[in-house]
Amino acid sequence: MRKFRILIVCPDPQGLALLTSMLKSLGHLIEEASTDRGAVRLMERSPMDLVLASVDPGESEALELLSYTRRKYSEVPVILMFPRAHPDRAKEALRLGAMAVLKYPVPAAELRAAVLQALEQCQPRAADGRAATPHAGLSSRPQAYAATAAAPASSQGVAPANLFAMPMSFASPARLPSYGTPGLQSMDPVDGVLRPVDTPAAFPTSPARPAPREAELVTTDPGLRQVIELAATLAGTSAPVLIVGEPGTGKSLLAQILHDGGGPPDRPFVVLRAGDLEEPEADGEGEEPEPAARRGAAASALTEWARKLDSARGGTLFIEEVGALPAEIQLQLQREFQYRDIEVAAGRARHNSQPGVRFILSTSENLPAAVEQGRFRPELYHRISALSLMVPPLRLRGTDVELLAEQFRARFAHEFHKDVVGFTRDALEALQKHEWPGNVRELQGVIQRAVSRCSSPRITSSHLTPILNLQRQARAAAGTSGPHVPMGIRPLKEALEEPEKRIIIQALQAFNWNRQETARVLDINRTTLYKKMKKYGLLVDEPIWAG
Ligand SMILES: Nc1ncnc2c1ncn2[C@@H]1O[C@H](COP(=O)(O)OP(=O)(O)OP(=O)(O)O)[C@@H](O)[C@H]1O
Repeated sequence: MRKFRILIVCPDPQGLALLTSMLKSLGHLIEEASTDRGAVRLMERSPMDLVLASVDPGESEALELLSYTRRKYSEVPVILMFPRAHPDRAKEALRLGAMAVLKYPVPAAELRAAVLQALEQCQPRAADGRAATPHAGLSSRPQAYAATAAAPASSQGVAPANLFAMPMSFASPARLPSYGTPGLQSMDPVDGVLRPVDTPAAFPTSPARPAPREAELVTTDPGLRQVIELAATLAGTSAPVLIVGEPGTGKSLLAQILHDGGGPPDRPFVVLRAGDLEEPEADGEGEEPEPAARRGAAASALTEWARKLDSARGGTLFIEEVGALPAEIQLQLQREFQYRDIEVAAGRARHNSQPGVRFILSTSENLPAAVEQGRFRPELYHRISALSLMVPPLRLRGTDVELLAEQFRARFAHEFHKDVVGFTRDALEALQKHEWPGNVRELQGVIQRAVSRCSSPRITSSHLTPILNLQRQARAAAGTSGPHVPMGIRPLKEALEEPEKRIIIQALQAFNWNRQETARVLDINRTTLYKKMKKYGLLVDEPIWAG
């Protein structure tokens, strides 16, 4: 019989001794550790085949050993034991790849059955002690996403179903043929109820990943690849993550990666544009809004917040441009974090309460400056910025311009039914020279227009130069020039509409029709911009004035 090496981790010496004596009769080698640090040392010294750890689910670092083991030894199964029900933590543990979460203390026969079942999954070890054929586990995700640029879409991001990512309680009996010990229970992460492992639970039994979306985050840049890998690692956690980067760099796509990797594919992913909740501002004549209008707007912002929060339960709420959240909603968000802290501190199980929400936030503005200026709550900033991912601007991403230009060329050629097969060398040079202040969104818009105008097989610099020049001019105008006041006497309001419209168009063009960024540069809120665009008939998808 092959002897396996089992690591038992338990902070309580009596518990440790008891667990060891329960498993001794199996005839395997048992190593003991009373702390995570001790466990890591033992794992570094000799490879383990199974980790069995008793942890307090109320501790903030309860899952650290699990994360470490999954990251470093993805083939090693981990069974956790919780002395009390903690559905959120159990759910998180299963997402991170725990093989099972058991109630501690667990009867000897049941513990032995669980351990034998886990060991059955073990691969024979190679001479260096690593599993010869490691299971494709959660650790394969980072490569999957980072490989996006090189691999065709159909081969990306879809980790094969693997047993270690599948909680025992949800594995079908067919996949666990010898796991027949009646009465062995695993904690259901949804309701915290202990159920026999062979009882089908009301939860997806297949860990199938979603099909790759059309918009994948494509890059060859090593810095951005690292960010994507980190995002994939953080995907399994419920910690808030702040994504920082210039407009149009791909923050939304990164948010989607953080969401997708973290659980069943049908969880909600709800987007909230913070600017959409803005309070009313002074009108064109500088008059303050009526108190009634203020109260009405504040109330509708709160209602919208509650609605989004509710629809994101059990999934993710992605708050775009978090710096634009109205003060009242900042407070609400902070409270959400405080409630969570209180629950964790009290070790309270959310038996009958609603499922939690994972927050992902993005910003293109300098949030520390917003804190300094008193526009953003410092406590909230510290809370959301503990885990920050920085997305580099396109101009610093080396060959990404070429790679993305080619991808957009292919997409738009297909969409417009045009035989545009590539770029000439001078066209590529023109693309490389441009600064891309609007980042990937700007590049996408430029290539879209170039393809639509191109009547030759390749896009040349003569297709691109006018579009790029227009981008530059429009941006310069939006940034520097003031309104051109027309001559002639007319009612003031009417006379001011013309330059206002022109400035808005210029700014929209300069920022590739990104309303958030346009509103920011014009120093108005997004609602006001939206109203003005509507008034001037600018609410169209494709700018007819462009070039
Ligand atoms: N690396 C990329 N590969 C492919 N498409 C990309 C990439 N980065 C961005 N895009 C595309 O560029 C556009 C802008 O991306 P996205 O909305 O994610 O940026 P953002 O940083 O969230 O922008 P904003 O802050 O202005 O909301 C989208 O159409 C997106 O699909």
